[in-house]
Amino acid sequence: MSDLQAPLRPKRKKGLVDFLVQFRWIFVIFFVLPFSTLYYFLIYLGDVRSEMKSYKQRQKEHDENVLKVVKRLKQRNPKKDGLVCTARKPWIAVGMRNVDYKRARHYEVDLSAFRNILEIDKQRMIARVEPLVNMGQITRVTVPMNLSLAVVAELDDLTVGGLINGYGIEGSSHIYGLFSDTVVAYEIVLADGRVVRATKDNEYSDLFYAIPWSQGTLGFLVAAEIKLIPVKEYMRLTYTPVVGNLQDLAQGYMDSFAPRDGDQDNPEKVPDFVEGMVYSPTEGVFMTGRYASKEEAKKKGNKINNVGWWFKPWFYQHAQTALKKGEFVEYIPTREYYHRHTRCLYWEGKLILPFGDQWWFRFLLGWLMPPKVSLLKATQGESIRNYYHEMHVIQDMLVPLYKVGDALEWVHHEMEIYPIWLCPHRLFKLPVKTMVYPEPGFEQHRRQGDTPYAQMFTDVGVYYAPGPVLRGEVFDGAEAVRKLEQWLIKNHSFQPQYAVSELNEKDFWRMFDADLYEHVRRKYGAVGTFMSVYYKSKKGRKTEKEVQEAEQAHLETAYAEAD
Ligand SMILES: NC(=O)C1=CN([C@@H]2O[C@H](COP(=O)(O)OP(=O)(O)OC[C@H]3O[C@@H](n4cnc5c(N)ncnc54)[C@H](OP(=O)(O)O)[C@@H]3O)[C@@H](O)[C@H]2O)C=CC1
Ligand SMILES: C=C(/C=C/[C@@H](C)[C@H]1CC[C@H]2C3=CC=C4C[C@@H](O)CC[C@]4(C)[C@H]3CC[C@]12C)C(C)C
Repeated sequence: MSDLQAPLRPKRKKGLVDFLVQFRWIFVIFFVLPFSTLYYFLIYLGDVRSEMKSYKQRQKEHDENVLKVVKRLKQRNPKKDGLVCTARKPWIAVGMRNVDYKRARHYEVDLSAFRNILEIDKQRMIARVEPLVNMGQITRVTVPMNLSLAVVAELDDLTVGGLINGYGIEGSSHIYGLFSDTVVAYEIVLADGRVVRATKDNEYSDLFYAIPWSQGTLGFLVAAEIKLIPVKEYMRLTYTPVVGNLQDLAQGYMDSFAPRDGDQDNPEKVPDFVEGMVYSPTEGVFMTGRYASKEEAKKKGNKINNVGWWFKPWFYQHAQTALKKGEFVEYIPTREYYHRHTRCLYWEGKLILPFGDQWWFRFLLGWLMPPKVSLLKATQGESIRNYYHEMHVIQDMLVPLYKVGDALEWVHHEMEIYPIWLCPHRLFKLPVKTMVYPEPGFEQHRRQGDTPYAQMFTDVGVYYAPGPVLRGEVFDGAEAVRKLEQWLIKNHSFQPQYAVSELNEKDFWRMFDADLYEHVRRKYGAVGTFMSVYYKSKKGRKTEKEVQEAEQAHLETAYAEAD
């Protein structure tokens, strides 16, 4: 892109909702934060209760709960009841979309009891967990054992079920891929009530490969076996500042974890963790982490930083100091490192609580942070929700690594949002073409980060108020997302479905590959029972006519299949 200048835009008149957003902190401090703390505490007690049960007891309850799911599915009358989804309330889910399908006719199946860790198998290095186990809960159990899921998403509240049926990513994804790539087996309840265990090489391997990104539209996940890795007590983190234009920053980022000689599987050359933060069109800080023992961390001269303590500076601001003081290294306790973005919701916390990063607030009330996303969603009302769709961007662009520079330039031109989060992840070449897949023939180019078996991608995370909005200028959020989606389609890139999407059905299936998904939906009887993934991702309140059409379309397909 040659012209990096962002377009000039006219000024916008502020309305009531601008003030609601600006002064939301009052409500957040007096209501959301105290209730969030209480809510977190109750969840914590639930986790403790779960951990007090023997594994045998948890398995017994699991079997009983699976039977309840089967029974509920069998009770459904397809002629009268709506299409099936989980009973999880729209406001509880972490994602940004409005979950409109749960606000229209649907048939709910309650999975809320599935919140136990069923087994930590140190021999097989597998954690068998139920879908509502969340990231905070699992790291609390595994990290003290010097074990961890291979990919731990940063926000405590993200659930195994959501990360598998949607997508999940973390700074270790340049080695292990997306969250679902670390799963070795799924236990699924199919539309007809059969309970199957799908692995990559058993008779249900097609189902196994189709589950990620399917949004719970093939069956209900009731347990997953997930790969564990050995970890140490600390993360030795190096913060490297880079200055230059956006293409220079992209190159600096690539060089931080992808050796130019292509030796991508060499642990000497490739760090355990990577993350990049682009703070402006000319400044970025790239962080690389390696696990370190407590003996190493506590050696004289080493700096230990407990970033998880409530009074500590917010992580993204702390990282930014590398731009002033130059490269530095410190040791962070592993679990605190995993959840480093939880306390300030990346940098979204700054807009919700503008002084939340000040030292006096952190010391006095920092322990109440973060506001629970679900309580923010439950109390935001329609106007603030729409404001976030129209005047704010929360999107991820999953782009091939070599296109990161172009993506950064595009975001600058269209949205001017900073900071931008960069997190690499592999897309593996699988025996079948899944909904997201590497570029055909990528192996021939031998680009930085690629291996013969996986193409390196990057999540370009674009979350914040765009420059024009901060300057009080006109901005059309829906149009910006529409353009972003077209850019993604043109550049073999993907948009996670937790975000608000403007895609029409045709474009949705230009972005994602439909073949395996459609095949598996028909083969396992999901058509006519579960909603389709596009119906779930589609933005906007569903009219009765649309709901009827969706139900009818499914029924017609199902009957045609049966005939
Ligand atoms: N670091 C990261 O990786 C981050 C990821 N995210 C995204 O946030 C999203 C929200 O997470 P979360 O609140 O945990 O999940 P959600 O409750 O939003 O679930 C996401 C989707 O998965 C489906 N699903 C969840 N559990 C099951 C199950 N047991 N069986 C079948 N389908 C299921 C849901 O179906 P239904 O609609 O029927 O409930 C929904 O379509 C994730 O999808 C993730 O991609 C967000 C922030 C960070
Ligand atoms: C995808 C990633 C991280 C994303 C987070 C930054 C966002 C995920 C969900 C977002 C939010 C949900 C609902 C909200 C309610 C609103 O009233 C305010 C905003 C927000 C709290 C919003 C903030 C950003 C998220 C937490 C990974 C891959 C980095």
